[in-house]
Amino acid sequence: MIEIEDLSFGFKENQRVLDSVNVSIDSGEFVAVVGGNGSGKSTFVRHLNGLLLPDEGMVRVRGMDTRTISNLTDIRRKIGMVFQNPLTQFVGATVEEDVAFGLENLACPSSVIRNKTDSSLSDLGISHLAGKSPLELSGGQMQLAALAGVLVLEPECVIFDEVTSMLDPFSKQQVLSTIARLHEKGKTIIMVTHNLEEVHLAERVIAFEKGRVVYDGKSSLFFDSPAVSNPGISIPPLTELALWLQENGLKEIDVSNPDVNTLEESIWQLKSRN
Ligand SMILES: Nc1ncnc2c1ncn2[C@@H]1O[C@H](COP(=O)(O)OP(=O)(O)OP(=O)(O)O)[C@@H](O)[C@H]1O
Repeated sequence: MIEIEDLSFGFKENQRVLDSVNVSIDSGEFVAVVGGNGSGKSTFVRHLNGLLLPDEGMVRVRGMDTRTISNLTDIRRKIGMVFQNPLTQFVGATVEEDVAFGLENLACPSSVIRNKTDSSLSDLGISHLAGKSPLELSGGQMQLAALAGVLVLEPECVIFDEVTSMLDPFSKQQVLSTIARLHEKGKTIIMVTHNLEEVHLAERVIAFEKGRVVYDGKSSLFFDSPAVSNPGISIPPLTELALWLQENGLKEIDVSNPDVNTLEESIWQLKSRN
């Protein structure tokens, strides 16, 4: 669905924020994009819907080159994006008006706008917020309202750029389960995250360091790869414990998605063996 060939980019001359990136993403994939601060993650995903254009190389979405300006409307309908701070995304005075805005821009008939707006809000369980100002919402509600505005346009792929980083644990869980549900329904998901505990939700991980891809593969193998020793990639504590147990004799332990109960059982198992 998305092909990135030899993509290089800098905000200034002689700067390489992205350096010869080659990646291809298929329809229906769930990809986590990770890396330290300033490694190029946001710059990378902003290339996927033409918010930034390559200095060298190319990005194609369903065969459409992002450098061809006339392709951009179609590309942005195929790839929606939700940002860390949703306030930058709202244009309507109420949630409902905001969600309807994209459809109005496409000159849809008002009955279609009404139906699609209602179902986008109800799919995300936020119909009760329709009449509220986006400024009155909690962090999690804001993310879901911004997502409703993206999903109403029925994109094939949704990019989430660090959307959970400012949320409390409950809202974080709510947003993550919504993302997982979208993936189950067949959407292509690209999720930039600092939180490596979220990596197990994805099937594939792309890790960046200094604008280069240092890992591109299964999420289940990521924590065993040399990429995790890169600066800026910190292993979650439970994964670190799982890796330690694995190194100390429990070869069968699943390090990709460890939970407290399984780890406790594994510790007892190891104790009884020694
Ligand atoms: N608009 C901009 N103008 C100039 N430099 C920028 C701009 N946006 C990002 N940069 C620089 O590009 C580099 C990569 O930034 P980017 O936001 O892509 O990194 P990131 O991996 O997403 O980081 P973080 O995890 O901190 O959000 C950084 O050095 C950053 O300072």
